[in-house]
Amino acid sequence: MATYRVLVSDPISEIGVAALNAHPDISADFKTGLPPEELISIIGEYDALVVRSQTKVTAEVFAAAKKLRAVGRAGVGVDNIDRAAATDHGVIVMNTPTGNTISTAEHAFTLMLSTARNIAPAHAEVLAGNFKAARKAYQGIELNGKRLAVLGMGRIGSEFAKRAQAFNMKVVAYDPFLTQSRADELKVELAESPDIALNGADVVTLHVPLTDDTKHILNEARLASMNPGAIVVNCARGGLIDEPALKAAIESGHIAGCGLDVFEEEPPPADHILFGLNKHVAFTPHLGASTNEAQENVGIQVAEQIRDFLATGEIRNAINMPSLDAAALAEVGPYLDLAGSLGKLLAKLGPENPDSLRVSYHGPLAKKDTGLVSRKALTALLSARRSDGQVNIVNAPAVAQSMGLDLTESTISAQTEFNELLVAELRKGDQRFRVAGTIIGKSPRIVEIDRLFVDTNIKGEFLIVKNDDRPGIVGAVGTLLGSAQQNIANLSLARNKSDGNALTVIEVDSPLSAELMDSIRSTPGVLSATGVSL
Ligand SMILES: NC(=O)c1ccc[n+]([C@@H]2O[C@H](COP(=O)([O-])OP(=O)(O)OC[C@H]3O[C@@H](n4cnc5c(N)ncnc54)[C@H](O)[C@@H]3O)[C@@H](O)[C@H]2O)c1
Ligand SMILES: O=C(O)[C@H](O)COP(=O)(O)O
Repeated sequence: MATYRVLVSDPISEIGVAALNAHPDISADFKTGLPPEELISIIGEYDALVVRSQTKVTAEVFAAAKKLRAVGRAGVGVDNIDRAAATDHGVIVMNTPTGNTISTAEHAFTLMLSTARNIAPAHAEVLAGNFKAARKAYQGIELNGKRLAVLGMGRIGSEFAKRAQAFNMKVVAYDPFLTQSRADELKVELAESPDIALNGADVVTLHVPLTDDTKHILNEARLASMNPGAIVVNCARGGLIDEPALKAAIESGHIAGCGLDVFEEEPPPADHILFGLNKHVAFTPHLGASTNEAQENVGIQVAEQIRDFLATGEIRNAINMPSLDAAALAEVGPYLDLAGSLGKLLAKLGPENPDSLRVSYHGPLAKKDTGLVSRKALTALLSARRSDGQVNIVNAPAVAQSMGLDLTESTISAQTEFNELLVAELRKGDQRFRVAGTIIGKSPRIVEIDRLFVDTNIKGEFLIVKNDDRPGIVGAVGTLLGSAQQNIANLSLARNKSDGNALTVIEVDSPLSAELMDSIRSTPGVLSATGVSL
């Protein structure tokens, strides 16, 4: 029986499914076209789900997905996945951002050419025997020298722009993340707003994700600001265009035509408002990524990402948490374990209801990819303090936020007494409580508790005693442990000369009973005693 079950609910390449099944601990079921209620009824059996754009992974699906740890999207757009619900349920969402870039850029470009030269309607007329009439009806436009507006200058938008430049088009781009230097490198004019990009454009092509901000980004006013006879191309998402406004603009003759691969509702109804236009249009059924090459790329990529995540914890192309590839995992893996132990220690020893958890990285560690290390400390802290078992590394920041706990991070390049140091500190008002650790050789060690130097393992059962710094107390505690048949595996002592207190960290072989803890706490000179399982 395989350890992990993966459901593939949209068609992905056979090589991808085979890559999943080739792993001895994974078994993949290929069930496409599931009605929503059937998906909900079976999703509870699966550890991971692989989709393309047609499966809707809704909040109801996540609520029923008790074992689910990851959703892999074989493609780019994740608007069919309820990302907030995924994060709330602690499920990682990954996509495969690069596998279909070229295919989609080529498809969008094809739609632009088809629309400019009326390929689709002219083809239909030829088949219908109207050769001569079609020669008169379908006079097209040249693209040479025309002004092209690209909304969304990411991977696909940039590839489209390169091809347009080969056709001698003048490219203007709007993308809130496009810098002037990148625009210069791509040899495109940078527009400060979609309005500026579209004003006077002869062609617009859309390459932005569908979000609340981009819905209907191409609206009536922006269509009206384009040059008469302009063309609209959309190979991103249907919801980016106000379809009734586009219909009106084409009917008025202001917009010459459109090439669309995507529709606001998919599949579109047979009487879709744009289908009745007897104009210069080209429609395809969301085929942008449907090439042999793209499907092989994204199928293999998603399968490998899901396989590696389930088998090793490696995270690539996650969209709801920081990624950690194999090289980074090897480098910071021991710090992830250390952070987990520091978080648990803070949960036991630090103040209740803290305002913030501050994680700082010292020395060369400050330059490493530590995005997940702080999350690990936070997850361990919250999991130890909450009994509902609902906190994990994906949803920990959201849970912390809902509790009013801030996570802050700092990097300090200067070295401490240790080459590298990881410090986790709970803050509540003026109160501070910090613990720290480092890697010695290849072993993570806890080296500081409440500003006192100690040296202990990061895993095991511990007794942490704060006591008056005078002779006999550690001995008395040791005697109590011995009479309870508790073997001492390791002992670390630290003293604070300024307040006359000492800290004793004793590693024992098994958890300490409540009776033994009571006896230790009532030993004269013991100020506090805490049993901790790390
Ligand atoms: N038709 C298809 O089969 C098909 C295939 C692949 C991708 N897509 C769609 O294409 C979109 C783009 O894919 P990509 O690989 O280029 O993604 P990408 O992330 O590389 O690029 C998207 C770009 O949009 C920009 N952006 C975000 N919000 C914006 C806004 N409000 N205005 C302007 N730009 C904005 C981003 O900064 C980014 O540069 C995807 O989100 C997906 O929906 C469709
Ligand atoms: O966002 C994407 O990658 C495309 O829309 C492709 O969607 P598909 O995998 O359903 O073809």
